[in-house]
Amino acid sequence: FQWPQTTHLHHHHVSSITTTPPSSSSSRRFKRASSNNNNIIILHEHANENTAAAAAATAASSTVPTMMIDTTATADADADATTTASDYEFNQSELQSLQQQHLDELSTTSSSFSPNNLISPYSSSSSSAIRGPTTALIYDTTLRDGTQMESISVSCDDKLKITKRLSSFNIDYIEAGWPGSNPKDEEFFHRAQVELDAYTFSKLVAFGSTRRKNIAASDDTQIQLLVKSMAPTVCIVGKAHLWQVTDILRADPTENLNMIRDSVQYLVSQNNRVVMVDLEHYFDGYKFNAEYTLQCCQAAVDGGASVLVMCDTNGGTMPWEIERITKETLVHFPKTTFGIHCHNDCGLAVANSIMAVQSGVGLVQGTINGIGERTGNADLCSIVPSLALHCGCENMNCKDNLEDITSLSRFLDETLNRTPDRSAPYVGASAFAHKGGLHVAALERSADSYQHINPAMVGNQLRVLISELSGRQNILGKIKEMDLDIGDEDVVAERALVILDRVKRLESMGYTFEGADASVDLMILHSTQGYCPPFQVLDYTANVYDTNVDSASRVMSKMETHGLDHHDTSMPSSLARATVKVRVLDDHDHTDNGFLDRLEVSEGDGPVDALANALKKALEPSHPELQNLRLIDYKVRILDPESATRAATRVMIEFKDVSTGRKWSTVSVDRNIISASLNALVDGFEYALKEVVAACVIDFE
Ligand SMILES: CC(=O)SCCNC(=O)CCNC(=O)[C@H](O)C(C)(C)COP(=O)(O)OP(=O)(O)OC[C@H]1O[C@@H](n2cnc3c(N)ncnc32)[C@H](O)[C@@H]1OP(=O)(O)O
Ligand SMILES: CC(C)C(=O)C(=O)O
Repeated sequence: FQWPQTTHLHHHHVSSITTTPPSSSSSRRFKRASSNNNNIIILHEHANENTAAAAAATAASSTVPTMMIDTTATADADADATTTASDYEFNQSELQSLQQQHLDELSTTSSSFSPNNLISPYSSSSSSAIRGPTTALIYDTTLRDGTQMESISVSCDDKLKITKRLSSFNIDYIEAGWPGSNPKDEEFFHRAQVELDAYTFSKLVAFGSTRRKNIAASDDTQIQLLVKSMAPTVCIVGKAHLWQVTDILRADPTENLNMIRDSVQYLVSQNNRVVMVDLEHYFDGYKFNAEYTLQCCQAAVDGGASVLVMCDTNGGTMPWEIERITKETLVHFPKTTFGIHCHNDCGLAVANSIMAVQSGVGLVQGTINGIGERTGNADLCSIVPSLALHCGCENMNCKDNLEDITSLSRFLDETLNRTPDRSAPYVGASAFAHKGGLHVAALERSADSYQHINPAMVGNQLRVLISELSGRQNILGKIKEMDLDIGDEDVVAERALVILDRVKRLESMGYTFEGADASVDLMILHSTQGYCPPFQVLDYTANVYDTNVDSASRVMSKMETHGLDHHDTSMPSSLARATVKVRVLDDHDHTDNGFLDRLEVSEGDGPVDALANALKKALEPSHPELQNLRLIDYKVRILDPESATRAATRVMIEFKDVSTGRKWSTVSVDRNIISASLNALVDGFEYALKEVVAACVIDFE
C-alpha cells in the first residue's frame, strides 16, 4: 500500500501534520526544535539544518502545539504491500515525554484548562466546544452497548418503554440500537417516529459503523439504514488504532481515514444530521501511535462530526492515562466537543469517565446499572450523582432529577428481569445500610458521620441493620423508626439492651436478622407494653401421604410414561395435609376477650405449603386483608451439615402485600424443618396484621 507522503489536515488549530512513509527499520528517533510560534517541532534525529529550517517555517504559520515532522529519506515511499503497523513504530516514550513537556509548559503559561475558560454548552454558538468539568451532556447506551451483555435481550416494546423512562429523567442522548444489525432495531426506529413523539426531551441516536472499505458511503447498506432510521442523531464507530486498522480491519490506513471522513460527510449531508463518531480503541491506539489516532480525529472533524468520542474499548486504560491522553488530544481540537466511552474490565469505568470530564470532555457515554459488553460499561447511576454531588458539574440537564435515579435503576432491572445489585453505589439497597454498632452510634450524632451524601438526594434511604454486630444504638434507632410508645427513656434503653442481648444470642444459634426485618420489628413489638399478637397458634399437625416412594430413575420413567415434564402440575407428587388451630382476634366476636378459636385443614404440594394454606384459611375470615398476602420466597439453609438429618435448619420467608407492594421477611431456626417453617410463617402473618393490634387489649402472656 502507499503511505501518503504528506497529509494536510485543515481544521481549526491543526494546520498541518506531515508524515512520511514507514521505513523498514522498526524504530525511529526524534529530536526537539521549536519555531518562532512557540510550537514544538519534533524532528527525526537525522534531520539536517535545511530540513529543520523548512519545518520551522511551516510550523511558524501553524498553531498546532506539537508537530511531528519526520524528514527521513523518502526512498521507501513505495513501501511494499505487506507493510504492517509494526513497521511504523515510533519511539513512543520519547515522543510522549516531549509532548508531556510541552503540555507542562502550556499549563504554566496558559489557563486553557481552567474551568473559567471553558466554553458553555448552553451558549448559542454552534461552533463552541462543550467542555467539562462544570458541564456534561449525558449519553445513554443501555439499549445498544448495554444489550451486548451476556444474558440481556430487550424486546422492541421494552425498548420503547425504557426510552420514555430515560427521557423523563432528562438524559440528553439515548442510543437505542443499531438499525443495520437486526430487524428489531429497525422496527424500533420506525415505531419511535410515531410512538415517541411526546417524549421529546432526549435526542434519539441510531448507531452504526463507518462504511465498509473500498466502497462509497452512499452504497453502503449499513449507512443507508442509518439514514432510513430517521434518527436525528447518528453515532458511527470508526477505528482509531493503527494496528487495528492494518491487522484487524485489514485496511489501508489512508482508506480508514477516508472511511471515517466520507461516512460522516455523507450522513451530515442527509437532512443535516448530527453525527457523532465513536473512536474505537482510542486510548490503546494513542499509546501505539498517537499521530495516527489524531489523524482519525481530524478525519472525523473534516467530515463534519459534532462530537468525537474517545473509547476505552478494551477497558485496560488507567485513570492517569485517560487524563494525559484526553488533555493532549483536546489541545489539538479546541473547538471540538469530545466524549468518553469506558468499559469496566479493570473496574475503572466510572473513575475513568469522571477523570475524562475533569480533563475537559463534555459528553459521557454509559449505561444504567453499568450493563454492557463483558464486565459492563460505565455506570451512569454512579457517574451522574458523582458529577453532580462531588465534582461541581453544574450544567447537567438531568441534575434536577437526581432524586429519581434510584427508581430509574430499579425500573431498568425490573424491565430486564434482573435482580438489583444491592451494593450498587448510590442506588443499591445497601448503599446507605449501616450494620456496625459504632457507625450507627455515630450516625445518631450526625447523619454525615458515615455517609458521603444524604441518601434522599438520590431517592435512596438510610437503613439500620440489626445483627450480632449491632450496638444498642442500632436497636434504639429501630425503635425510633417504628415510632412506638415503649415508655420513658430509661425504659426504652433497658428494653433495647434486652433485645440486643436476644439478637446476639439468637444469631449465635444460627438466626440472621439483617435479612429478616419483620422478625426484628416483632421482637421489638413483643417487648412493648400492652402489645398482644393478633393470633396465636394453639397446635398444628402436618402429614405427608405418599404411595409413590421411588428412586429418581423410576420417577423419570413414570414421567415419560405419562408424557409429563417437571413444569407439569399434574406430575405425580405426594399429598401433604395440615391442620392448624388458632385463637384469633375477631371484631365480630362478642365473648369477653374478643378472641375466638378456629380449626382448619388444608392440603398442599408439601407439608409447608399445606401449613401456609391452613394458617391463611384459619385467619382470613377474621382478617380478610390477608387475601392480599403472598409468599414470594422460601429459603432453607442447613447450618450444620455434619449433623446430617439432625441438622439445624434456618428458614427465611419473604412475603408481599400485593395491594400495596410492601415486602417483608422473617427468619426462624430449628432442627425440625417443619417447626422452623411454621415459626417463620407465623411471624410473617403476624407482621401483616401488626396494625390490627392497636385495638387489642388482652395480653396472652
Ligand atoms: C466496540 C463495539 O461495541 S462496536 C459494536 C459491536 N456491536 C455489534 O457488533 C453488534 C451488532 N453487529 C451485527 O449485527 C453484525 O456484526 C453486523 C450486522 C454489524 C455485521 O455483520 P456481518 O456483515 O455478518 O459482518 P461481521 O459481523 O462478521 O463483521 C465484520 C466485518 O465488519 C468490518 N468492520 C468492523 N469494524 C468496522 C468499521 N468500524 N467500519 C467498517 N467496517 C468495519 C470488518 O472488517 C468485517 O468486514 P470484512 O469481513 O469485509 O473485513
Ligand atoms: C462502539 C464503541 C462506542 C464501543 O462500544 C467501544 O469502543 O467500546
